Amino acid sequence: MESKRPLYIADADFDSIPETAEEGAGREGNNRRSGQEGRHQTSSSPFAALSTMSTYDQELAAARKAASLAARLCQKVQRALLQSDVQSKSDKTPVTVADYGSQALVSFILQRELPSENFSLVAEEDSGDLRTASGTETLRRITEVVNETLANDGSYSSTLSAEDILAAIDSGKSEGGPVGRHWVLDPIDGTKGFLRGDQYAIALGLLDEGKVVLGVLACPNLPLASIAGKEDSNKGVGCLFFAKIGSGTYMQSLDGSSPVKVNVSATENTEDASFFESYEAAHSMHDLTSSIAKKLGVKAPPVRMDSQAKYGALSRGDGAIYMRFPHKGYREKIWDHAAGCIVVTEAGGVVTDASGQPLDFSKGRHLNLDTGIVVTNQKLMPLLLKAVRESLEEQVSSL
Ligand SMILES: Nc1ncnc2c1ncn2[C@@H]1O[C@H](COP(=O)(O)O)[C@@H](O)[C@H]1OP(=O)(O)O
Ligand SMILES: [Mg+2]
Ligand SMILES: [Mg+2]
Ligand SMILES: [Mg+2]
Repeated sequence: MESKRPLYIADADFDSIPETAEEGAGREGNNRRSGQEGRHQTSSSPFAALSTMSTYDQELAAARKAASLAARLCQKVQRALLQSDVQSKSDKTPVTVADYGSQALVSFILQRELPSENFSLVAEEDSGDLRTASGTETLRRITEVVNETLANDGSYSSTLSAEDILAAIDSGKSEGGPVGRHWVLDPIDGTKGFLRGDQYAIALGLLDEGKVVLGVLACPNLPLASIAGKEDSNKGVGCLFFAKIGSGTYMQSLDGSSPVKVNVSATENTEDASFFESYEAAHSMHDLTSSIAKKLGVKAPPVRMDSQAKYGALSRGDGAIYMRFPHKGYREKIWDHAAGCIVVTEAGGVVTDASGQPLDFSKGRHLNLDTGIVVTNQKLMPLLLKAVRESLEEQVSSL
């Protein structure tokens, strides 16, 4: 099973990629940032030592390739799903095939591109159901779609057996933690969006000693151009966002256009700041976010979108705030935020829990969070956290 040249060669220095800012990357209002001053790796950067020792270029190239191919697989399954009749739309099998197929493909590609005895993957799915008698047909379909995707790409001469698929999926059982390197994968983030034909993402990050050091977000239904103020935001070939610690965030189309550097909105005015939240009311408390937005004086209605595509859209300034407040009892998983978090922070944004603490990805498969997650630029974060605090206090006192 010899490997051919990968889809993406390692970019030794992303800062040398010319910024073609007018292409693709949208900005909220006219507040474009002039650059990324002060955030790039310098001798005083806390990450300087880490970055010098290992720049993660090979890992990033492998992650971009894996997420891009997984996106192709998901696009194919989603197209078939949306063309199917109503009865098969209520059947959950297509999303299952895409979820497992995406995880198997990413796991296979990472292991082929970066052979290592210590491969560790923290991923959402496991093969339990596929190993039962009722999973046999689904496993056959997954094997078929993974092999079709690999054959169409042509980089590998391998054909995977059903057993290879099960093994690739089960490589994702790692518990992660603060020591060593761990890949973190959500093979389809935003399952509900995938089923509706709306936004979803393939989200892949790498933890090194408990910190997210790179992230890739493939968003097959997110247009390359800004969606700010647009009604229909589901067009085009889709976007790939990628970020490496100390090197900024870049975006390209999923069919491989040149990457452009992106920055979060620089707005300092909360009235101009539109905000993202989950489409699904069951995933985040819309009444709470509405109260916070009101305190901030936000004029625009919320932009409701599924998946970590919200982090991608925010990283290029399509909106300035993302708020996520799951209902009581929900435990956040690291694969739902690792890639999105570095994509936003490398674009100049800030991601914290509701009390202003950074997210800690070193605690295993879950995040230990205080109430919710908020994302915005550095200027707006203190105002956002104040409004969050006040709204949460009001919520408690009204009980
Ligand atoms: N009850 C829930 N509350 C909050 N988030 C949930 C809940 N159930 C699933 N999720 C996960 O929340 C994320 C979707 O958030 P959003 O609403 O912003 O798209 C997904 O990771 C989804 O999982 P999945 O990866 O299986 O789709
Ligand atoms: Mg998810
Ligand atoms: Mg998922
Ligand atoms: Mg799920």
